[in-house]
Amino acid sequence: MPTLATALLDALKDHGAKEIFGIPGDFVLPFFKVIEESGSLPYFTLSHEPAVGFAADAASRYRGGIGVAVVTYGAGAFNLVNSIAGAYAERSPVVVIAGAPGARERTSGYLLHHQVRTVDTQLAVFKEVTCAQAVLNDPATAPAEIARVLRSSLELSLPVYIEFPRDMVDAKVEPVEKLPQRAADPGACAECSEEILDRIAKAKSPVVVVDVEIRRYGVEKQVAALARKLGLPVVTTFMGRGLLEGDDDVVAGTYMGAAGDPGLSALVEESDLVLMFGVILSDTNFALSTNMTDPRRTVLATGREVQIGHHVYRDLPLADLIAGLDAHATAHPPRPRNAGQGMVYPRKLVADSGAIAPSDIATAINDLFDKHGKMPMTADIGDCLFTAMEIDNTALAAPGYYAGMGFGVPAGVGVAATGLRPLILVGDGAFQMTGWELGNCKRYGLDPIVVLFNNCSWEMLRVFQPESKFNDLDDWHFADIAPSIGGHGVRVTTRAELAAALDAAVARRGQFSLIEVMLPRGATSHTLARFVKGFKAARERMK
Ligand SMILES: Cc1ncc(Cc2c([C@H](C)O)sc(CCOP(=O)(O)OP(=O)(O)O)c2C)c(N)n1
Ligand SMILES: [Mg+2]
Repeated sequence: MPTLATALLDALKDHGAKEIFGIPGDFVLPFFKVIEESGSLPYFTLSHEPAVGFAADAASRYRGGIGVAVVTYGAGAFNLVNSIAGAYAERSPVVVIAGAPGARERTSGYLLHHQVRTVDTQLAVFKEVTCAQAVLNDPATAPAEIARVLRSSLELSLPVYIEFPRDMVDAKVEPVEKLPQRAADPGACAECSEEILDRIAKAKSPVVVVDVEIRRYGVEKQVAALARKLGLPVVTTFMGRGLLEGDDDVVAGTYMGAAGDPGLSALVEESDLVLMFGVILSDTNFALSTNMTDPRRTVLATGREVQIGHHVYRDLPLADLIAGLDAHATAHPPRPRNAGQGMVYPRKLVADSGAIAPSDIATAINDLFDKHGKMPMTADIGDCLFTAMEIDNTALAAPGYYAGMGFGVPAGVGVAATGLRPLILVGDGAFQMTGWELGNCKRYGLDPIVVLFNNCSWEMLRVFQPESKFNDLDDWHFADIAPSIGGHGVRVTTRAELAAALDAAVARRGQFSLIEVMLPRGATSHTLARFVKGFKAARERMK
């Protein structure tokens, strides 16, 4: 019989985990010992638990399976809460494994170190940011409990919580039996598919809008093939930026309402049927829109439900729906699009001695990708994320909805741990929070490229409240610090220096490259400028 620790590790692998991120502590040391000595899964320790969660989240997004975060009880687990909250909001299936006191400690009569209100406060807090929880305190039930929560994580594409008391690590248990995922009722799926196809046939200008769930449920290619078969144009949401990379024949660009390309916004807002596959109906996706929640013109397939008009099909997984639509659909030639209903991305940066503007960074990266091939990207919150909208459609992991800062660099370290080489976009404010995790790259031989937008400012706050002095940050000279934490750093102030630094970074392997781009306070990307203008107009309309 396996021990509970090895049965859990085998189950994680069985459910698609490929690596573990974590920070040990005394309540999880015995489990970490098994992680290290079993060699069952590669593991990466980082410096601060928020980064553990961001790295596991981003690795899960790029792998399309579960991410794993292992932390100690109390101080470690509570540090992790915000990044798991972000994973919940962004539908990332991260498995939290948190150490906990053993049975005898719980009844010792003492207040335990790391304990808060009660010994179970940690479980209570994680119930709010995970879809399923298990406490492994009984060898007889632990395997089934593990199977239950891991299936929930995959079916709902949401984080789950496993509490692992430290006196249970060597308990003998049965192996974990993986549970089959629950499919849709075939009749409901057929009826729903035919109803949608009937609406498409009657529509004059149907359009498909896609978002993160088509990646989480592994149906990107199937959605692109269905759009081609039905002759439908596809746009991604802000959160869904980077989806369907390479399917440029169907993807017109990213819908951003009043902040986006006017021709592309018209494609969605003037459509008489908007098919939303895997879309999170959030304010960041649609706050600058006017009619995206009108049930008469929308079909919304998300969270294992399909809403058509004013009625809902329940427990209908997205993958089953896409397969049903494909099975019932007959081919249709591409519907005509008006001129200009597609994004044009800036290229051919004038690499001169001129000062750099944020949108120049997008142009320089487009040129870099044309020269060396696209790179997977991560981005933090700030103008770097709006600038990313001006980079040709490339795989991207960013907190587009939850909008929590600190994601970009640890997420990039997580993506690098999966074996990819990411390009990380981050502002100086967000870098101050978690950028130092780059110091963990050296021992794992990771070499991400980091483009740091240094405007010495919380610029995204300044655009909404320019009168506030607290948005002024000091210049931390980040590039100078890079060598002391194992990387290469360069500060650039002209477009020519930027282009050269990007080329040099691509050629430099074996250590992270930090390109600190100096930007004037008050300068924003074209996209953020449009977003602010659209946001203010939308706020006026609501008065
Ligand atoms: C964890 C956290 N804290 C605070 C915020 C609020 C906030 C923003 C959003 C609105 O909530 S944007 C922003 C400033 C970002 O500064 P920087 O990284 O330098 O990027 P840029 O200068 O491009 O703005 C803050 C503080 C946040 N989103 N997440
Ligand atoms: Mg800034």
